[in-house]
Amino acid sequence: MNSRKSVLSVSNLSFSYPDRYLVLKDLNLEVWPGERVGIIGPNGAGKTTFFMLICGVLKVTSGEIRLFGKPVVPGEFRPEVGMVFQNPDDQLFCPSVRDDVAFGPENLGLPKEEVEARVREAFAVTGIQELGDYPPHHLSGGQKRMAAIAGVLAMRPRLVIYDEPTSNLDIRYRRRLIRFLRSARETMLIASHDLEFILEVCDRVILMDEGRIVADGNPRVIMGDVDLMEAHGLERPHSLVPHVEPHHG
Ligand SMILES: Nc1ncnc2c1ncn2[C@@H]1O[C@H](COP(=O)(O)OP(=O)(O)OP(=O)(O)O)[C@@H](O)[C@H]1O
Repeated sequence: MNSRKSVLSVSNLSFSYPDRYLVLKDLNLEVWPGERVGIIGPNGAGKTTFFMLICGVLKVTSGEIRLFGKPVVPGEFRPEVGMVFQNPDDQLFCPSVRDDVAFGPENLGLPKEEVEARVREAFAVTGIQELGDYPPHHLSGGQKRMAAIAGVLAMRPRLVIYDEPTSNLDIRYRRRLIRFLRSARETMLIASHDLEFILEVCDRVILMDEGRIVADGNPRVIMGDVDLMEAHGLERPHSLVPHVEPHHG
């Protein structure tokens, strides 16, 4: 029995969109402080739907989700949880990057100096100090991703949810994101099809398929299991293929 307080507690969660079959089926899950949990699975497994339920955007059909011990109520704002969307354009809508990053803290009604301090801090950790005056639509894909992350971090969330954070990133920005996530202190849930990325960042992985959790545990063990991965439409990451010594003879 773990005596620490769980960040996320999901019990018997099922969900269907109106008039549709069940998209999530009886999920059970505990996430603990500081964990970096990768969520992998084929297209349509239910990853994004799961995130929308955690954030209270969708309402559970049955079961319960608790965040920091308190049930998620649809529509209720929980500043301790931040979500970085798959498409940064869904998140950036102000005339400048600075305004975008300040938007959340301003809406919390924080004093001006506190808003400025949070913006400075979010810029510093994401390394986008020089982009404050830019209009977001002038940024590259990688810069937009970091700006969207800065906007979420300015809320000082304790759980951050990332949906496909490496999509549209070039190698340099992908590397920068890996470094950033490995050094970040918040608890994280990260859905991605980029399995090498998950392997580098996460200390735990959850494999979902057809709305169920089919495996939950050590990333190298789960992703290194060829039969398991292939049974769920995935491939073992290349870096986990056993290295065969050349035969000299
Ligand atoms: N708004 C919606 N209305 C009805 N069905 C939906 C809606 N959004 C998603 N679905 C269905 O729910 C299922 C799960 O979709 P979801 O987007 O959660 O999967 P995912 O694991 O995030 O997939 P991907 O890896 O492609 O992003 C799919 O069958 C999808 O068609």
